Parts: sequence; C-alpha cells; structure tokens
Amino acid sequence: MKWKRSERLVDMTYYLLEHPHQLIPLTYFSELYSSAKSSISEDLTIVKETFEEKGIGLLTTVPGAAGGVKYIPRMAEHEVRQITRELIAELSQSDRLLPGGYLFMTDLLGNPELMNRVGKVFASAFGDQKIDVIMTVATKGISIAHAIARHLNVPVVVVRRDSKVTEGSTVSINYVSGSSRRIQTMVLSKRSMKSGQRVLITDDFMKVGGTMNGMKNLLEEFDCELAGIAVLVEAEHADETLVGDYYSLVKLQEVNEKDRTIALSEGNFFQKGRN
Ligand SMILES: O=P(O)(O)OC[C@H]1C[C@H](OP(=O)(O)OP(=O)(O)O)[C@H](O)[C@@H]1O
Repeated sequence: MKWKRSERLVDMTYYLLEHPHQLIPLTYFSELYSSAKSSISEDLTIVKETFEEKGIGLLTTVPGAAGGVKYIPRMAEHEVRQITRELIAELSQSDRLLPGGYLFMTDLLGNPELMNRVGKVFASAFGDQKIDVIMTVATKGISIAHAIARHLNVPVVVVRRDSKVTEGSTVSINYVSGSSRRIQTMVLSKRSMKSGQRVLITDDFMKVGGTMNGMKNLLEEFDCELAGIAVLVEAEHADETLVGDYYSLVKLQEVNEKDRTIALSEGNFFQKGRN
C-alpha cells in the first residue's frame, strides 16, 4: 500500500498518542509506510511543530542507531485551570457532603474521560523526571493511578489494607490515617517493586497525610525512592501535613455541615510551576 503524506501524518500521530513515553525507532515508521527516513523525518517535524503549537505535548528525538522519537504528553496551563474549575464546580454541590466532613467523589473517580485528563495533568507535571512506578492505596486512588500511569507508560502498584494469599509474600507497615484517626495496615506484595525504583505516589484525597506518609514509609521497606506525590483533593486542616512536598489540584477549604456549604479553591499545583 502506498501511503500519501496526509495518511502517514494521521496514522503516525495516532500511533504516537497511543504510545506515550516510548522510544519509537524511525525505521518502524519507514518500514510501516515504505517511505524514506528523510520523508519520515519531515513528517515528524510537522507533527512536532503542531503538537508544540497546540500544547498537545513534546516530540523528542534521540539520534543514532538506537535512537528514535518519543511523545511526551504535556498540558497547557489554561487546560489545567479548566479541569480545576470543573472539579471545583462539581465538588461544591451540597449533596456531595458526607458525615464527618467528607465529600462523595466516587462518581468523579469513575469518570474515565475526567480521570484521563487528571492523569495527563499529573503526567505532564512529572514528564521530565524518571518515574518507574505509580503507587496508590486501595481503593479510591486506583483510577487516578492508572490514568497517570497510562500517560507515563509505567506500571501501577496498589497497596492493600489487608493481606491476601493471592499476593504472595508481602511487606506490611502500620500507619495512622488522619481521616479515620485509627491505626491501619498497609500491605504490598514483595514482587511489586525493585530496589532503587523511583515512585510517584497518588491518591484521591489527602487530609492529614497519614495515608501518604504510610506509603512513603512503605517505599523505604522496598529501598525505593519517592519521586513525588500527586493528590486530586487536599483538605485544609489545623495540623501540619505529615508529608512535605506534594501537588494537589483542588483544596477543600471548609465544610459547613449545618449550612451544607462546601468551600473549595485551586490546589497548590500552579504555585509549584511544573505544568
Ligand atoms: O490523608 P489521610 O488523613 O490519611 O486520609 C486520606 C485517605 C482516606 C481516604 O481513603 P478511605 O476512604 O479510607 O479508603 P478507600 O480509598 O479504600 O475508600 C482517602 O481515599 C485517602 O486514601
């Protein structure tokens, strides 16, 4: 089949978007389209310029025989602010109020289109760092973790709060979740991570940060390195957060159960200046 340039551009763009953070040799495209490498290079220059102009992402090129091209997802600041506005509008609805100052978020966490965009926001914030694994704790953090992992092309590990035979031999630690103010256990299969891996931890909600801190402690048991922390919603609270550096998209400032009002604002994402 002879491919016209317009057909090559559409097909290679689709392939690049489907394979983020993956080095693709130019020979892959030249063989697929039966085209000279020089034509493929011209095609990729057009894609690169359009991606960068439209804020879709970066196309980096690695020279040499083992080289190739890699699509790095990026999100423009105005897009991140739009997602934050949508999240605030949704989370402000008074029927989301739950006893104890919690918000019902499960519908948002189950919205694939929204989670895909949230995943791309955090993936673009960490796209220039070495990330080997995305870690979260069951249950509500799982959809965010998979969304980030898809855009960074890395695996997800899910920490459990109970031990299961199906996990094989495990490592466990105890921690205090500020949200529940009770000692809980985190359990992770020994097969989940290798020593020295760099891990991005994520979750849907962070109050005092006890859960995040528990996952940080778990990394130490695996001799892994914390690359960063990304939470969808952080809750304003009197105590000092148990974790230092983190990114949040939305901040829950105040919940008034009597008046059934919820005050939210942008999280610290923009002050961190990484998008
Ligand atoms: O910062 P902290 O004070 O520790 O609280 C944040 C925890 C609590 C809550 O999880 P749960 O609703 O307890 O559990 P699940 O995600 O399984 O619903 C939330 O999803 C975070 O994981």
